[in-house]
Amino acid sequence: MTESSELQTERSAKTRQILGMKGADVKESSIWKIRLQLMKPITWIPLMWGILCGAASSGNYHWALEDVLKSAACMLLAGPLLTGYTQIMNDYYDREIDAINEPYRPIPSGAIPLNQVVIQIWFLLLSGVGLAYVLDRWAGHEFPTITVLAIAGSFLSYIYSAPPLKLKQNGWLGCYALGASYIAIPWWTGHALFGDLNPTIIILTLFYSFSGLGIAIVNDFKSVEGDKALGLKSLPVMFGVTTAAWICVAMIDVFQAGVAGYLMTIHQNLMATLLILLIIPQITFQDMYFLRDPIKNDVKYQASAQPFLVFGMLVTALALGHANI
Ligand SMILES: C/C(=C\COP(=O)(O)OP(=O)(O)O)CCC[C@H](C)CCC[C@H](C)CCCC(C)C
Repeated sequence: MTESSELQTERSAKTRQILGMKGADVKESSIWKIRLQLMKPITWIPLMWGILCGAASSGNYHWALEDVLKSAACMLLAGPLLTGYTQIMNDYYDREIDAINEPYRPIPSGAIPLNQVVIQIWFLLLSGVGLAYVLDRWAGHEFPTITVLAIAGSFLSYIYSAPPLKLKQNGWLGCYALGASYIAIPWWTGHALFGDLNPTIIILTLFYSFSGLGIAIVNDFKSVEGDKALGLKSLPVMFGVTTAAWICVAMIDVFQAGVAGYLMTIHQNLMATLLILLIIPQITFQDMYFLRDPIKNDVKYQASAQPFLVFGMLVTALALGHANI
């Protein structure tokens, strides 16, 4: 390896560490960088996007300083605080499995003492619930909707990762919990911050979350052998790789198409058409990459198709806001 490519590899490993991605630098000794790595910043983005969608669907978001500050505070809640809490807690409860499968992670490698991890979990959780309460007061809520969502979301992430329930062990439940956490819960939070969270928004986003379930299944193909050995009932383990890949794409496409159908019923035909146009490239990438070899092409598929799914969420949110739902 030349000196410049060595330097490049080292830089990329450092960036991966800051973002909490695979292939991170393991030599780093700064406790703050390790704390950030444990919070996996790369995973904050979808939840922060969900807040934006909720704000848009409320139909009540204005480009004024106060609304910008409110939404930024809410993104801080959904991303660094509560997703950060979720990720570090997940690594805490997975430390024994990770010691076998991914021993270079900060907890199994001993880069951070366990008591420091526990302190960080509590700090993030309590700061998150505290900020949720501040947001409720700021929004003038009589009922503390955002605080309740923050507590319920934190509880969901606890039962997702921790025994005895450990929802992640069950393919359907674990993937739906992930789908709803990435689509419905942050959407409700953003919507509640600027408007009234109503049953239509709740049901529609829970329906949309089935597409998120499909996205969550994509991540299970890389670990079929390990999951089988550990008794984890992921969909590829239960149905085999090919059938699970078809279930996965069917969930992603059918539920987005269902949302487009709903937009038509509320006369948002332009936005419904836009949403359908955004599903077409996803189907194309499913055919080009994912269905041909889900194990090899999972990451390539996610990187190519995800942007179309997330823009579809925003299109839907804008349509709902416009229709005053
Ligand atoms: C830890 C999570 C996914 C990773 O799981 P896994 O163990 O399969 O993968 P790796 O170990 O290989 O990384 C995410 C779990 C999400 C959870 C079900 C719920 C999240 C709740 C939100 C953070 C709540 C936000 C509420 C807010 C917007 C008021």
